[in-house]
Amino acid sequence: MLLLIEDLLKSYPGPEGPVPVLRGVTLSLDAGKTLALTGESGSGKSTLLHLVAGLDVADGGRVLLDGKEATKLDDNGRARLRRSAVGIVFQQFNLIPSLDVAANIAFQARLNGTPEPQELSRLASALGLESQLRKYPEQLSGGQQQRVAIARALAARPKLILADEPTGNLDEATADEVMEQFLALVAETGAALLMVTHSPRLAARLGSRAHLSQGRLA
Ligand SMILES: Nc1ncnc2c1ncn2[C@@H]1O[C@H](COP(=O)(O)OP(=O)(O)OP(=O)(O)O)[C@@H](O)[C@H]1O
Repeated sequence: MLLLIEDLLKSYPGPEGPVPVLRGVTLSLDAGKTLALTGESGSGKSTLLHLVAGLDVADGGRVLLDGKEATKLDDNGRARLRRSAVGIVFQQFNLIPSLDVAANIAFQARLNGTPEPQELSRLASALGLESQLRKYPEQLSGGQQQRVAIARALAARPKLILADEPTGNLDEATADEVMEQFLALVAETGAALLMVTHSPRLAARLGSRAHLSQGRLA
């Protein structure tokens, strides 16, 4: 098992005390499998992804990722685990403005070691980015920026990709095209995928589906 989440609890502070968002979430994902996470706006989907990524800390429960208990690690340990095992593709592309496209794509892979040049150019070409490599993020369209974010996540060869409405900021035609490329590349690399989506049509394309409601999964 690549990812095991057990009885995860998370509250946020509210004016009248803590407001529970996750009330005991349990979930597992095997290596190479894909899972769609659905749920109403505000149900806690992004919160769950952030906890899995180790970007935030749960109030209780466990996250086991790639054999390591992420919930027992300190900030540095979680950052190391995230860097080595997780690729993140969120709605905000989070590219580094001072780096060109080629350097953005290589960024996470470089933190983990030496990125393979063939792998970088294969990804750039699969995503139609060959002619954009010397441009800077601000010179790209939204769709192109999201393709760079996808290439960056995949270039580090993560075992798990976390995607939060990855095409949510794009127009419908571009979103469809980028999603096709994204899913094809995920399948090709054999990474597992946990993807938040509002779209039942997209959710149906993934291997399984979990629905977050009232702080629990169904
Ligand atoms: N940092 C925070 N501080 C306080 N409350 C927060 C914080 N982050 C999220 N929340 C609250 O927690 C709940 C879950 O938010 P979250 O973003 O996880 O939901 P979501 O299911 O991803 O929503 P959406 O589909 O609209 O993106 C919401 O009520 C939100 O207002």
